[in-house]
Amino acid sequence: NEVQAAAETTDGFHLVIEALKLNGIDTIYALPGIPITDFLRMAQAEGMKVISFRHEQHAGNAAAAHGFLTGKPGICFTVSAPGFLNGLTALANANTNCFPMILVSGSSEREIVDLQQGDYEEMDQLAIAKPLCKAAFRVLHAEDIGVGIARAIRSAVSGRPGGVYLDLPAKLFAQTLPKDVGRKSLIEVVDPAPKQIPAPDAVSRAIDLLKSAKKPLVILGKGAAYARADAEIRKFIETTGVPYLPMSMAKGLLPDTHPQCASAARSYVLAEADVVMLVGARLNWLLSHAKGKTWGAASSKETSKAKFIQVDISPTEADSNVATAAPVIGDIGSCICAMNAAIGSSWQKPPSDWTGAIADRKDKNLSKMAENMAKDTNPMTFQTALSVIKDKIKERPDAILVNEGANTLDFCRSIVDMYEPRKRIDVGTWGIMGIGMGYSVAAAVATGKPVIAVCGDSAFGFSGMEVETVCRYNLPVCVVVFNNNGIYKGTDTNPRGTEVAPTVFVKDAKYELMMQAFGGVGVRAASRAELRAAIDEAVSSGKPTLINAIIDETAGTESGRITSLNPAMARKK
Ligand SMILES: Cc1ncc(Cn2c(C)c(CCOP(=O)(O)OP(=O)(O)O)sc2=O)c(N)n1
Ligand SMILES: Nc1ncnc2c1ncn2[C@@H]1O[C@H](COP(=O)(O)OP(=O)(O)O)[C@@H](O)[C@H]1O
Ligand SMILES: [Mg+2]
Repeated sequence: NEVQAAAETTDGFHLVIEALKLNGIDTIYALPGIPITDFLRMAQAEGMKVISFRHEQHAGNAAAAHGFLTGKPGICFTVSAPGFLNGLTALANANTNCFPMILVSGSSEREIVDLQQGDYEEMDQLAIAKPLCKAAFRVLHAEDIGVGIARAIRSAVSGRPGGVYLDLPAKLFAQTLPKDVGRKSLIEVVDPAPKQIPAPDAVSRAIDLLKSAKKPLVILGKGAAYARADAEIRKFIETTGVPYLPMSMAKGLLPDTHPQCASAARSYVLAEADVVMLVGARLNWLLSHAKGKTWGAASSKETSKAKFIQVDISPTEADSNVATAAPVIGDIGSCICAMNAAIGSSWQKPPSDWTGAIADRKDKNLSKMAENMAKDTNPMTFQTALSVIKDKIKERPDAILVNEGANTLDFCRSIVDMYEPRKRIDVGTWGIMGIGMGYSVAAAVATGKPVIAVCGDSAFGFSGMEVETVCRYNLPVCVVVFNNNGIYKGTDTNPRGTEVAPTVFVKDAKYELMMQAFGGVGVRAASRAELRAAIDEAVSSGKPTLINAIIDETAGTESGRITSLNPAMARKK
């Protein structure tokens, strides 16, 4: 009586689905193929949202962005070996950014891999993934699926969030279990990201140090945005009156137009501050490792004279680059809440000569920037085009801005103000190109909000095929390709006169036709007015749109703000 037996049993496919649903996960980003195609069909049949991509790197990037935007681990499913490898870049990038994401890949059978007998897509995936992620697990028996999924979820979101790899050999999916045994094997993860309360003496040490400062500065990092402690952070900044610098993905925690925002005086405050409080921000290359001229030091090897407070969930982040005078270890919500409680009524706001000097520099820099943006040039400069994006985000602060490129990234970060938390997602700690479409799909799927993706033409090229994915799910994504005909600019030439220079593209490339090819709206915009009209139409229609924004090909700088990292430049120093 097979029918009855089948009714009484479950299988690996359904146990994975049930384990994910039991833990509140309703979305899977994937690319089908052996051994996961049937799994994806079943997941969809069981009511899960399954978003299928054209390359696994973008499915993985979508899962990572989903994790950052929701605080739940983003899930990416790939086939074995080549599919797994394509997903690895996204897994490693998620781990670098501290985004919670789980890469789940089908894999070959252990007994064949271990004997290297040449299985279909044979690879020791678990061993390869381990060094690139926070945790990695393999499940061999159906009764362990519940534990495997639970451990992957807890590893991804607890402590410092990160990327996790889960290896599911093909045979696992077809294994069967009695239904009740299967159900009992599943685990609903309790409190997956437990609060970690800071030690009271750590809090008072930090508050005392901040109180002693003549030129205090707070730096908010993407960890502060991820922590979802928005009200506590705003209260701390406004109660202490301390100027703050938001790193790119922390923009919008307080509106960039906030009087205490020091972004427009970044070089002044980094060079002058005497106490710097890092909140969910690492003193890595993005902050010049707290060394050199950026920090007012005489030489590139000399460290800043400032004293550092580090608010972070990772205890080993302290002292990573320079001495940490006051480590405050815990989740940012608990840390800032405790610091708010410790401020006390006798708090003195920072000296007005400090805040006044910052205000003067801000005004000067902002008016110079406004001048550049007001110019109506044809073709557009980065500033002209970005003034349109700036106005749009001001009108629609709920829209999510995705940003990648070099000049397209650097100018956008400083020109386009953000007003709400977690509304800007970009190339992150690695400065990786190619996040554009994956992040845009996840932003639209996870939030339902309009997405504006401002991508350099080179950066767009890494994930451009996914405009078909955007069209297939009819997502409210407006891609604005900053077309300056090349990487950094479009004017390089090959002195030998044979092939074109390695950094230039086809002249006057018609990117807009790519979106039209799949039923979306494609528009060419060569002026501010044309760009404004196109983006207004895109955001109000909610239709998949690609705007090919023609940018002056001479306007860019090699590698944008980080040109000094080029070896040849370093030799000239
Ligand atoms: C995966 C990957 N490959 C290559 C690079 C190197 N790179 C590359 C290739 C960039 C593209 C810059 O060109 P763009 O057209 O995207 O932007 P602009 O022309 O506006 O500067 S920015 C940058 O750092 C990278 N960061 N990441
Ligand atoms: N919930 C959290 N509570 C405390 N720290 C967190 C939390 N989430 C992430 N972090 C920390 O935030 C930091 C993020 O730093 P980083 O990625 O360098 O930010 P940015 O690039 O914006 O400066 C990491 O050190 C990470 O440990
Ligand atoms: Mg370019």
